[in-house]
Amino acid sequence: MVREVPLLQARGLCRRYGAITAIDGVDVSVYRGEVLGIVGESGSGKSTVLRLLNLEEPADAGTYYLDLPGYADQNLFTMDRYYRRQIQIRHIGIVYQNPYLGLRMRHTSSGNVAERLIMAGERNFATLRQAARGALSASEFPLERMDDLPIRLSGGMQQRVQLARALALRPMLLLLDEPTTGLDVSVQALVLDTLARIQRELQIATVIVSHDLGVIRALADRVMVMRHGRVIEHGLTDQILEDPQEAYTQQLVYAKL
Ligand SMILES: Nc1ncnc2c1ncn2[C@@H]1O[C@H](COP(=O)(O)OP(=O)(O)OP(=O)(O)O)[C@@H](O)[C@H]1O
Repeated sequence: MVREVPLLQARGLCRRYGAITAIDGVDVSVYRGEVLGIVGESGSGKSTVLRLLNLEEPADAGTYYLDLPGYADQNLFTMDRYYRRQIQIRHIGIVYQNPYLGLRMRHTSSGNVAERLIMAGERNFATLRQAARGALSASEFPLERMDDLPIRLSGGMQQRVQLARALALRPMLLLLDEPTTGLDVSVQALVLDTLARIQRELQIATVIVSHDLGVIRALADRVMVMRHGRVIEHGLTDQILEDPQEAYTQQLVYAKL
């Protein structure tokens, strides 16, 4: 029997900041086309997991494999910095809660998207412009605003620019860190619709961190519950949200009802 290999396989992730152990022995796997949700209280280590998966920071321990041609057998944490950067640019997209982390506020919105392609070596102005327009349109960004600075846009529009930038190079892995937190409920619903549609169309492997179980329910196939830097419960979204086993997860779920 042929078994599908997960796109992402990370084992035993650990990260310390001085005396603080942010995460300790976290395993993550995600298949192509699958959405993994990570929930947990503030400070439980959710964003740290995403930063490690985005190769933004080194892990203190653990292994990280992406099933990419030519790289499948390489632990990304021990790879040369140049190749790590190439993988980050070409194969991983990220959307942060805070648009200031994900966007350059002094570049136009189209420039923010084009920058991603420039990083990958594209130099032709017409191609860059066309690709930026395509990515912004796919993210349902109003194209008449594509030459505005992000600072002049609404929160929902800024998240759409981040999404377009993240997806401009058609990455294999999409990381979403509280992508709709702080948006109006109606805007949040529209951005979630866009995320769900793109996810379906591109069949991209996605990890979403959110404290909002409504967001997790709308997008995630599987859920990992984190507490004090460890995974305490893990399963299909319906199973975790309808029938949580751990007392902490029960608290998390019932507090939201
Ligand atoms: N750069 C850093 N320096 C020192 N401590 C950090 C740093 N980044 C994270 N931490 C600590 O690591 C722990 C986990 O933080 P992390 O941001 O991953 O949690 P989180 O679950 O994403 O929280 P939130 O939901 O509030 O964003 C916290 O105790 C946090 O203070």
